[in-house]
Amino acid sequence: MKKYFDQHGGLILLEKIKSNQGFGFTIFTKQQVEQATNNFDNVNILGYGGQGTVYKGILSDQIVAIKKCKIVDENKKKEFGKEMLILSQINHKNIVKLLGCCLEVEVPMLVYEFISNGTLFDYINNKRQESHISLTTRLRIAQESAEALAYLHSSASPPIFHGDVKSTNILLDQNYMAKVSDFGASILAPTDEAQMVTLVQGTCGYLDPEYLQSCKLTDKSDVYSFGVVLLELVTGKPVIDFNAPEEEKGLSSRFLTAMKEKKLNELLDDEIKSEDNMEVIMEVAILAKECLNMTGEERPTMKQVADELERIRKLKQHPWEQAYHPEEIESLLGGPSHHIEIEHIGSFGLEKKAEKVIAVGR
Ligand SMILES: Nc1ncnc2c1ncn2[C@@H]1O[C@H](COP(=O)(O)OP(=O)(O)OP(=O)(O)O)[C@@H](O)[C@H]1O
Repeated sequence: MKKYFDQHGGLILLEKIKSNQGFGFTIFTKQQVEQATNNFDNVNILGYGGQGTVYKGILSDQIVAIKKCKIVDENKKKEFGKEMLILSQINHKNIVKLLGCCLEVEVPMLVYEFISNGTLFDYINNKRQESHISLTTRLRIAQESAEALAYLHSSASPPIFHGDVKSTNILLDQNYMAKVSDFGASILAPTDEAQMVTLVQGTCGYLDPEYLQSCKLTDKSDVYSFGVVLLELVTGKPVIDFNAPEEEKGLSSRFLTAMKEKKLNELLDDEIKSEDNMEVIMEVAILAKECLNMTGEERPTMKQVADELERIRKLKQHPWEQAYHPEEIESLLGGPSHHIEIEHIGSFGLEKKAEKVIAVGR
């Protein structure tokens, strides 16, 4: 047990915790986590992920979620303590708090705060039998998640790229507030070429096409995946539809085609599809399109996405500040009476976003 503890860099971590009272991070013993989960009893399983199983447990009177991974990358073993140090300092209201870890086992276990209302995926897909989810709620969850990712990219030191942004990694607390989870795939931003990541992680349907080619994870890879989450929020559709023809399997390509053909209306979730919502949905769609840009550099930053979502939420609250006329939006979404072309000038990264709407044949 001591062998594993040392191997995972337990000593540096322990020293840091001792020297920094109120650090809020605990190294749990194997016995403690076994007790907490009743020896990893199956009844305590919260869910399965690509890397392992998550158990519910009680540790020091607090309900926790314990992630027990299947394997650990040999090269990363020594780094584990160091990585824990960085991740343990992440403190944001929309990020699941890492409370501690257990190092006395071959594959270290992670202990997170327990988040009670399941995942955004389940919520959108109504797995929890909740009634209708309003556009207002969806926008709030989107903005909270975007803020969390922007924090990881710009305020964490060193910057952290999540690497596996998806609706099952956005948990919801008792007030349905978003909590971004699962830093399993996250990789601390490389400081030099040698540290560049060569292993492609992430989830099919959310993966940045540029990352697939270069194997280099960047902040913009998270932006791409977040764009797919925005699509899930407005369409309520699965990210991959295995029964669909080849070119329509992925939600992102279906969406981009629908935008081009001005048939977005057909893709939207019936639950939010009302005349009052159309303008706001269109704004979200335009933002999602920016996030899904094939070239990473041209995608907005997560901070810009979060700010844009804040602006869109305000637009929803104060609809008189309309940017488009309702008939124009109707047309853009596939309405019968008008023909509209959208010319998209500039991009978030370089210039200020500018949308030009040209009405044709009116
Ligand atoms: N902190 C938590 N509180 C409550 N439930 C959690 C918590 N973390 C994870 N879970 C549950 O455990 C499941 C598996 O989580 P995990 O992060 O391992 O998997 P994933 O994100 O679906 O997949 P992958 O690890 O491949 O990205 C989640 O879908 C969720 O239901």
